[in-house]
Amino acid sequence: MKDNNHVAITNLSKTYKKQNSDVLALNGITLNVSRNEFLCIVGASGCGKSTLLRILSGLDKEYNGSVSVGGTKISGPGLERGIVFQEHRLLPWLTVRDNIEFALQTGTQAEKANLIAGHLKLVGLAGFEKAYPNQLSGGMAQRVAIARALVNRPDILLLDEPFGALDALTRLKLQQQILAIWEKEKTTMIMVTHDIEEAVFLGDRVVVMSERPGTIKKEFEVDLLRPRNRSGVAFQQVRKEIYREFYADLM
Ligand SMILES: Nc1ncnc2c1ncn2[C@@H]1O[C@H](COP(=O)(O)OP(=O)(O)OP(=O)(O)O)[C@@H](O)[C@H]1O
Repeated sequence: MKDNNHVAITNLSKTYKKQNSDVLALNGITLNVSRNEFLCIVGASGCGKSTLLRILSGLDKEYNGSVSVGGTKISGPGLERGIVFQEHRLLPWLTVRDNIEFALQTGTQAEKANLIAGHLKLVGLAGFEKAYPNQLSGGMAQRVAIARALVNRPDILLLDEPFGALDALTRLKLQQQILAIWEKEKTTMIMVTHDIEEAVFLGDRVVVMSERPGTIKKEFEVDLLRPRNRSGVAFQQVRKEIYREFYADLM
């Protein structure tokens, strides 16, 4: 059965309290995400995208409105939600294996070893267990971060500009890889990106946020079969529509 409200955000607002003035970062966000959906969120710098992901991850609990997963209000970080940031955030003094094990919450040593090996294979890094983060390229380190975020088998993967710091070619490769993982694991994906083409390539739906205070400006269904052809007419048409919406305030 399709679960249209796997993630349900209703009238979410967030104000950062500052000494002299408060910053209204999000205002009246209402958004539902279906189970297994790949949702992309685009918006100008400072519009509150990371704030929204932090609230979904449970790292930020100070907000107004309601945010729930599977009908349960989010009250803090949970194993059913994994998160990947723009920087890999691996611990430099631990090997790849130990970085992933550090995140693993349950299991015997043998089960953990199996899970770690399985997830490294999933991200195409089988055999790199003993490497240290400084022996990996940026793309490889980010793949370890993805493996680490998936190792507790979350229902939802939150991705905060995960490919933003990578070169163009690595970025294209990791886009293919995250799609393959999504198709295999059926994880609900919520990805923030600055890159409209990336959003159209990956998303079932692309949400455009307004400038601060962040609101949902417009949603676009991306009704294109995968694998998507970036230079195809239909792809370019969707990209242009989103681009127009994205830059409407600036033109
Ligand atoms: N801890 C904080 N204290 C005060 N203000 C904050 C804090 N974190 C974020 N903000 C402000 O809230 C707004 C939204 O920030 P946020 O990082 O969520 O935006 P963003 O859309 O992710 O930006 P970017 O695309 O540049 O990463 C910004 O104006 C930012 O300055």
